[in-house]
Amino acid sequence: MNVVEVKGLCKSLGKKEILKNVSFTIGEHEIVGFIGPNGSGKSTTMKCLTSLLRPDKGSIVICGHDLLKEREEALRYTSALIENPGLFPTLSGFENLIYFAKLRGVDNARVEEIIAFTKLGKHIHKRSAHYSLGMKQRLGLGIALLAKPKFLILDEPTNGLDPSGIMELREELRELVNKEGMSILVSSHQLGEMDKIADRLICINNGVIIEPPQHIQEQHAYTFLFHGEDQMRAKQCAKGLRVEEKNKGLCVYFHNEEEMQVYLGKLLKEQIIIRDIVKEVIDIEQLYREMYQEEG
Ligand SMILES: Nc1ncnc2c1ncn2[C@@H]1O[C@H](COP(=O)(O)OP(=O)(O)OP(=O)(O)O)[C@@H](O)[C@H]1O
Repeated sequence: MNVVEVKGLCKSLGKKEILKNVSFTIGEHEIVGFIGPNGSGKSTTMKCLTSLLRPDKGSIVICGHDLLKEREEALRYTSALIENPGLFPTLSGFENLIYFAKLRGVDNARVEEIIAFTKLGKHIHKRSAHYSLGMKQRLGLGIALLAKPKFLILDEPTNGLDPSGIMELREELRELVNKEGMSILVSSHQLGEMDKIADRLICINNGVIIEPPQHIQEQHAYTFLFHGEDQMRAKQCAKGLRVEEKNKGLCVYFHNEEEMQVYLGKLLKEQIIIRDIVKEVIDIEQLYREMYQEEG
C-alpha cells in the first residue's frame, strides 16, 4: 500500500506557476529523496503535503485519507520539519519537548524515548538558543517524531550539518524506518548526500517531475576481471544489464544488490572464474549537472 499518493498537483504563487502537474507515490518503509535545484518547487510541494499551502489542482492522499477532504485524519499520520526547526529559544530543549508533547497529547514515556533519541544528554536542560545547528536539528526532529507519524517530511535537513552530522542523520533516518515503520520524504539539492540517504529519488525541475537518467538509477557498478575468453562469456550472462568493456575488465551496472547476486549466480553456473572485483564510484554530482542542464 502507498503511504502517500500525489496526483496532478498544480500550484501558482502570484503570477508564477510553481508546480505543474506533479504526481508521485511513496511506499511503506521507504526513504525517498526529493531533489532539484534551488527554486524548483521542493518546498512548495512539501508545504502542500503539510497543508501549509492549498494546491490549485490535484489530490494528495496520505494513509488512505484525502488531505483536502479529510484534513485532520490525513495530518494525524504526518509530521514535518520544514525550514528551521521552530523552537522557543528561551526554553530548554526539555521544555520545548514538553510544550509540544502537551500540544499533541503525547505521554511522558514517549517524551523519555524522544529525549534518548535526540542524544542531547545533559544539554537537554540548556536553553535551545545556545544549541549548535546540529543539536537544533536533532531536537526539531525529535519534536516531529513525538506523535509517532507514519509519514515524515524533512526539508533540507542536512543544511548546515558537517559530514559527521550528515552520517548520523542517515543512520537515524534508517533506524526510524526500520524500528518505527515510517516512510520519509527528504529534500535536498545535494544529490551526493541524497544518494546515500535515500532508497529512491524523485527529481523535480522547474515545477515538473522528471525521470532520473538510467545511470542514476543504476547505483552499483562493479568492474570484473576475467581470464581470456571468460570476459565474453561473462558479458553474455549480463543480458538486460548495462555493461561497458574497459581495458581492465567488464564494468557491470546494477540497480540493487539482488540484481548483482543473480548475476554472480549465473557466472558460478557457467563456471566463469572472477579474478578480481573493483567497486566503481559513480560521479553522481556530475550526472546531476548533466541532468539539469539537459532539462533546463
Ligand atoms: N510566496 C511566494 N510568492 C511567489 N513566489 C514564490 C513564493 N514562495 C516561493 N516562490 C517561488 O517559487 C519557486 C519555488 O520555490 P520553492 O521554495 O518551492 O523551491 P525549492 O525547490 O524548495 O528551492 P530551494 O532548494 O532553494 O529551497 C521559486 O521560484 C520561488 O521564488
